[in-house]
Amino acid sequence: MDAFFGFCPWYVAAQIEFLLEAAVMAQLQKRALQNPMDRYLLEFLSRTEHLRLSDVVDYRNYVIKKGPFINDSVAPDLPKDDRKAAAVRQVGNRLYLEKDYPAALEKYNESICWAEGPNSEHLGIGYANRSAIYFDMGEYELSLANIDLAKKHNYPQRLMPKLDARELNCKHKIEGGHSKRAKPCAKLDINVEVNPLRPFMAAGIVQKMIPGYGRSVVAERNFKPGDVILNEKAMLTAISPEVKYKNCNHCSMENFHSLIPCPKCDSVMFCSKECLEKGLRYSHRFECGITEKLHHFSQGASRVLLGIKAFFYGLTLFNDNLKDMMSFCKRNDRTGADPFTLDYSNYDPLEEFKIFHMTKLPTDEFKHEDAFRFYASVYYSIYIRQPLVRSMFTTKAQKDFFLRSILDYTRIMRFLLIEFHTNLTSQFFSIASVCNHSCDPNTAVVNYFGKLKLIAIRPIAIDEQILVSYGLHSRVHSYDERQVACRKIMHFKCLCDACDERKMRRIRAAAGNLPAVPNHHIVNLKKVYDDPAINGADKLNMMRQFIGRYVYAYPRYEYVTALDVYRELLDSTFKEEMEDQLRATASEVA
Ligand SMILES: C[S@@+](CC[C@H](N)C(=O)[O-])C[C@H]1O[C@@H](n2cnc3c(N)ncnc32)[C@H](O)[C@@H]1O
Repeated sequence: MDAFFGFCPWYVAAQIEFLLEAAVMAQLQKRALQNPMDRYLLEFLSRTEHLRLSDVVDYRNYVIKKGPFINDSVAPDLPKDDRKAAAVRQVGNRLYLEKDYPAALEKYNESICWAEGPNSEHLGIGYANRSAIYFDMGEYELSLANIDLAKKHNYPQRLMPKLDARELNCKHKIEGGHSKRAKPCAKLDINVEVNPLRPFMAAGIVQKMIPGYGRSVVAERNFKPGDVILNEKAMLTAISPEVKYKNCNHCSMENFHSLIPCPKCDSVMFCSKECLEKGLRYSHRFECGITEKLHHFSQGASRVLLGIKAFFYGLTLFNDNLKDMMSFCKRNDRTGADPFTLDYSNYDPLEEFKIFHMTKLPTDEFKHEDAFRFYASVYYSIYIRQPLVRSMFTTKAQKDFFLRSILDYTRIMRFLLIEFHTNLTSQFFSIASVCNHSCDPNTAVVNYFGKLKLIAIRPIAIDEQILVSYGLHSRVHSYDERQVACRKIMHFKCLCDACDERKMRRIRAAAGNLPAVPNHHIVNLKKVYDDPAINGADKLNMMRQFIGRYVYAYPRYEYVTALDVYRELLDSTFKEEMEDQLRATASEVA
């Protein structure tokens, strides 16, 4: 159970309720030894009994006077440095010789970040070294893209013949059909009629209010297993500092580690020029120069960072007009909102942001607010020293608005995230975030760094809720585990059918009388599934047919086991589809 939650700030927040329980306290202290955010929180809580649940402004004033002081002596933001680039690359070279490719790529990325400016040969050598790894991995499109980057960034002439030879080899490999792209790749495209205003989702799904659940996604038509209902791109994403040399700071994509650095600092990277431009515009310009201080405080905290990013994203969409943003927010606090009313065919990100801002939170949310107020105060104290931020927030009203917005958006993000057990990258989806949780949902969610698809895995009838699992599943977690996690971490009592003991007893009893799935079909399914010669699209098709044909057998053991396999297959199919897209993009760039 504990490993499942890992370093989850919400978990820490929930634990505060038990501060007096020695065992839990000891556990928290043990974790806090490794995680600065937890350590600072524990220290703060032990000193500030008098502040408990007072206004966030009191928390902020306390933090500014008494710390934690996260300054240059704790986490310096150092200038780019060619010597450092060379030293880190040497570490990468050792890892490369040991064939630890992911670790070597991360070190090359760090080296690339340290390289001084676009004309430093260390930049070119870093890209070239990455291209060698991609060649060894059989990722020829990525190798070519990195050779191109090396040539554009002052790769030394004396080494050029080696790079030219690798370029030629890559081209030969691709022409000879050895590219991973040569293998057919299954796609999870939307396979039902789409909504003309929201072409990334099926027609016939709407938002409705359901007592106990609040906003809910409801079907206005029947869906069958295998129907792809939603194909959504995240409005915002955030990454934890642990993956700063691995994932794009703007869209969170891993992109096989093929990233480019921020031109000014050595702390963040982006997966493309487009993401670099957007990342700088929407968030990084507010943190460039203080990133290491933010990182020092933010390990495992991508969700908290997502809330803060939301504020700067909104401010940018208001064209940096703080007055306009303040007056909009004042007029529209918690008024409730329906993202299903947005016209995405004429996409206006400001309208989408406004809907996000208006999210109505249940009144009993955030009983455990100490941690949130503390986090908001510490982030405020770091950001307010950044020159651009300092110049924008000068009056008391503006500063308080900034502080309260960080707190508000952190709360909203906590409420709206539909998965709660990963901390290294977090994504916010306007539409999918309206889906409620079930421990035995009628859809499967596949999510690949900010791209999400929702696929029906059971028949969904008109007026039925479209439900997803936030990470708890009755096939994996016991009833008690689910109840505790829902209450303590997600802060709601789960109303799903799988948590209704009486209903489940009835369903299980009825399952005994259902006709079994014929054994020869199960044997055949397994044979096809295990056959490496059969391609992914055919396997997916066969699974989809099987799930649809024997739908009557739910929840018999053999059928729900097949559903587990189907979910796994959807996951791996989506990963392959996305990786294929990344290779295609790399080959366009090269
Ligand atoms: C990601 S939001 C889903 C949309 C939300 N219903 C709304 O009104 O915006 C998660 C919140 O929905 C509610 N919720 C989701 N699944 C639930 C469930 N199985 N039982 C009760 N409430 C649930 C809880 O309030 C939870 O904090």
